Amino acid sequence: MSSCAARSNDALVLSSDPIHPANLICEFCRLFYQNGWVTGTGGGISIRDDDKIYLAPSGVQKERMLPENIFVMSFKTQEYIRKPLSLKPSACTPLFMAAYSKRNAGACIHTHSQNAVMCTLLFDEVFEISSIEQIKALPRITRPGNMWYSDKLVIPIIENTEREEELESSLRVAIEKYPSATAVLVRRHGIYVWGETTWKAKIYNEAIDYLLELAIKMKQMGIPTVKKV
Ligand SMILES: CSCCC(=O)C(=O)COP(=O)(O)O
Ligand SMILES: [Zn+2]
Repeated sequence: MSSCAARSNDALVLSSDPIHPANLICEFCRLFYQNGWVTGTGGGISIRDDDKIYLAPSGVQKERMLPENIFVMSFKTQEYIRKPLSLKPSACTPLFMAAYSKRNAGACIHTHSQNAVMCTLLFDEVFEISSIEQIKALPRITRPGNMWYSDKLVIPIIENTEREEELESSLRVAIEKYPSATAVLVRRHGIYVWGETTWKAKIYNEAIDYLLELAIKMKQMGIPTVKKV
């Protein structure tokens, strides 16, 4: 598609359907902003609908985004089929693409949650927690169904880089090394969380952030995050 046609493809993002991906991205970013997850332009969310990948613009106040600001890329050709004028696509795009291609995700969320950042300072190679009821909201990935209360949740931690795009290779390595993970933490930066659908990605992100916050409090109290059986 010519860049001129890509610019004017408004029908791809303008819809009265509240669960259209372009509308959901804007709604979720407002919700995430209230939780302190995407403040100061950091973080965001991408949604995949079959061949269409919906992406937010880079460096904008994510809570003020409008559907007309959303980029659309073809998953097959990796070319933009909608490019808003005078905006750049999110720098997280290669990382979102890794979740789509390596895990067949339906959506991927990136937050700068302080709980995520703190946990990367308190844990070394991986974040671990077990025997907490909220773990049951998370999937097993390598087997059908969700985790049990007493299962151990393990989230790999990768090192931060100067530019968001440069995280792609280590994120891909972590996804391969930890096939049961539905998230990757980035040291001193935040977290990427994905799921088979937009709703599952949202639930996983909420459950994981709850567990990250709890783990910080447990560490402060000297309580081990993994219970001895
Ligand atoms: C203060 S935000 C720095 C860039 C970043 O980490 C991020 O998640 C935002 O990237 P985007 O290109 O989507 O604005
Ligand atoms: Zn970031």
